[in-house]
Amino acid sequence: MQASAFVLFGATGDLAKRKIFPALYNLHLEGKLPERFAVFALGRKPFNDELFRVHVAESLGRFSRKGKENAAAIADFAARIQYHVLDARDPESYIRLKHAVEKRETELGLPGNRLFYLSVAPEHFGPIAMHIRESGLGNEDGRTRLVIEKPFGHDLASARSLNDTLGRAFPSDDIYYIDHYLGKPMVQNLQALIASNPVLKAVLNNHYVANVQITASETVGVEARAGYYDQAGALRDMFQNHMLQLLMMTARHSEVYDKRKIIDSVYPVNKDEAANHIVRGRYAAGEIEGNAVPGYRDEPGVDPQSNTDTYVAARLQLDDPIWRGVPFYIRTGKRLSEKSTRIVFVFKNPLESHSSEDPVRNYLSINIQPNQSVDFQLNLHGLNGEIQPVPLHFATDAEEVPEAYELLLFDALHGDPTFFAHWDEIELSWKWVQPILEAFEERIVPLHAYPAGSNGPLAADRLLAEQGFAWVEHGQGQAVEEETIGESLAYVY
Ligand SMILES: NC(=O)C1=CN([C@@H]2O[C@H](COP(=O)(O)OP(=O)(O)OC[C@H]3O[C@@H](n4cnc5c(N)ncnc54)[C@H](OP(=O)(O)O)[C@@H]3O)[C@@H](O)[C@H]2O)C=CC1
Ligand SMILES: O=C1O[C@H](COP(=O)(O)O)[C@@H](O)[C@H](O)[C@H]1O
Repeated sequence: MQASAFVLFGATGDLAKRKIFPALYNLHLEGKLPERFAVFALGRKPFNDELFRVHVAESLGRFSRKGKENAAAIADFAARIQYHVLDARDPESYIRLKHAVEKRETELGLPGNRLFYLSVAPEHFGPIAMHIRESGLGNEDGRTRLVIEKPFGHDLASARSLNDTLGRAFPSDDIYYIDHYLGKPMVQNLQALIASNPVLKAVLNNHYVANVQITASETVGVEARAGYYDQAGALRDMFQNHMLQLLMMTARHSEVYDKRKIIDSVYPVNKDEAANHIVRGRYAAGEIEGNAVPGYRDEPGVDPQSNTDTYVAARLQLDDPIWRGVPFYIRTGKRLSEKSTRIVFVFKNPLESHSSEDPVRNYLSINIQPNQSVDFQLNLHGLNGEIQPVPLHFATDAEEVPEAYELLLFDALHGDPTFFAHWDEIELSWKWVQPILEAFEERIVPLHAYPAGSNGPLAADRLLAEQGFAWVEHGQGQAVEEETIGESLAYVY
């Protein structure tokens, strides 16, 4: 790998602490960073190098996947980091930073390759990119790249405007949009898994598959991110990016491998018909792992009158030769019964029964997290002649699974954009989501409440039951009853 400088805006923030530094440290431990490598950590907080290295060491002790107690390795890694106070809005700061970077590059004999990672709030993305360009920090000598964190815009128009701004500062090929779900090893291996198993390749199509279910459920609530989340909601926070990327990764196949073509093939849902295809929810008070937790509106920092969604389920159809006629059900939400991300292919019922009362008998579940595994549920005939579902479970050694950020940072340093979100996909995703956003804003789609610890609103079960299907659940979730409150909002407890 080429020697380079890694310039991290937002180095004092939550993401840097929990993900970025641990990922870099694990690459360091595995000898996957260049021999000559300098990290410039930037923030407004008044750290110096020494204090910041202590801060990083503490973060690694808490969040690193391995080497938590390896003091020598931590010290070795921390020595590669310099901290610089920088206010992203101050053009002079960039000139000072440029001089510091050049000085260090000369000391280490670095050729001027610079990777700029923006782990800051989105309002800073455009201005920072422009300051990098105008200050000369994005130099012409080496290879420069810009990695940006989500959210990429708040809607279609703002995403386009952000992309235009970034495009004025960096060539589009050098802009890497991180979607960390694309860094999850099982997601990266999905197509290889299918391609290397002819038995799977043969049946994953509309001849045999009745429906596909993509779930990303979380037990955590809004945590300390209310300021951001209350403006975003589940549709922007998870659905527009991670969930639609999972859809693209799942539905691509040997004839149509280009993810852009997959997202482009999804039939649009108009604002006025959104309520027929989309379910919107918000968690109410409930219990998670035996502990009482508040409802979303009572979370610190959330507007008590908030109408933000914490759950979205959707039914999508693709105009694609392999998947035409197969509904894709996608759901994501916070404060649900379990942490689980999985893709389930439910096979057609050989008995031709379409009753949702029937148990799902034959499915393939590709489990992305918390543990990578594959479940295959088959039908066996018992001695009494009844069909019994028999699960087969295949799992890998969880300790050996790298974190998404390790794989993505390694690729970005190598200049490999394969597992990054590409602008065309982001734009097409926003295009699909835009009418839904408007339907949410105009309250055309009702906001259902679900108790924390449940499997989400009952309306999401009805979305499948309408077509004779049911979600494949792993967790138990609490039972819920239905009632309606308010004029325009249907709440389900
Ligand atoms: N945290 C997470 O789990 C995830 C975060 N993201 C995205 O990552 C990005 C960072 O998130 P997160 O770490 O949680 O945010 P935090 O609020 O924890 O950190 C923000 C960082 O930005 C810095 N910052 C703020 N204003 C300025 C400024 N004017 N000049 C220079 N630096 C500034 C802060 O530095 P200081 O305090 O020193 O001023 C801090 O380092 C966001 O875009 C977020 O959407 C994406 C996925 C998950
Ligand atoms: O991007 C985000 O992802 C996390 C969930 O990530 P995971 O890797 O733990 O599944 C989510 O909690 C957060 O709200 C969202 O911004």
